[in-house]
Amino acid sequence: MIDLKLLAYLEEFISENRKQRFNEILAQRTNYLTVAVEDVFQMHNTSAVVRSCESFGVQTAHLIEDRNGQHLDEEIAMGAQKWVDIKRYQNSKQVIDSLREKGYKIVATSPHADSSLLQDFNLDGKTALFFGTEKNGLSDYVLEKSDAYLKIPMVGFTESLNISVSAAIILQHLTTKLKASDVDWKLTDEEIFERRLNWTKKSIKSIDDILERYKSDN
Ligand SMILES: C[S@@+](CC[C@H](N)C(=O)[O-])C[C@H]1O[C@@H](n2cnc3c(N)ncnc32)[C@H](O)[C@@H]1O
Repeated sequence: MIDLKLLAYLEEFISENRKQRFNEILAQRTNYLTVAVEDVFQMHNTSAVVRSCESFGVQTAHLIEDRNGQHLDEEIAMGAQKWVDIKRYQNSKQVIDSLREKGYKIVATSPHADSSLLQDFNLDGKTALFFGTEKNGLSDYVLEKSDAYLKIPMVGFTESLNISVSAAIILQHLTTKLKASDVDWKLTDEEIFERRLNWTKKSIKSIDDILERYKSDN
């Protein structure tokens, strides 16, 4: 349950421009498309994928951190992680089970598999796009569990694109396609209120003091 009274109280501490910007951006956010990144070795690649999610309006990124055991909290740069919901998992089974439960179709992105080409790919249901490691791509587990395979067509000598470049191309294409469709892709009212509260808190410097004051007054 969203505390609307708290939200109204905190919004007094941010500018009208800021509030309006939050609303404009939230009106473009989606969880219809979501992204999962499996065991990426280089932090800057994960960081760039999260940045693309933020830039193209994909609200949630799922980071699987098992084989490499990396903790990305402080390593994801550029500030994008502040505005995207980042969920962490220890292995790919956890994320696939959780996404399936929420009704997502699992889609492996791969330069090799016998995949649908990006331009032919149909968004027929909530879709989770999986991206793999720099050297080996997605694990056999994710490839076996996937419902569909997606490929950016390439015509050069190079075997594959960088993961973050792939994510940017795919997200730009699919978010444009989604927004031109009849699908109800927007966040729910509850999701929007939650983000407004969360983003407002993150925008107030002395938030802890303000929350203390609110608690003692209410
Ligand atoms: C550097 S590639 C990995 C290459 C790896 N040798 C392989 O066999 O997949 C890293 C990730 O970027 C994505 N990717 C790279 N090129 C792609 C393409 N042409 N189409 C779709 N995804 C691609 C995939 O998610 C891939 O797992």
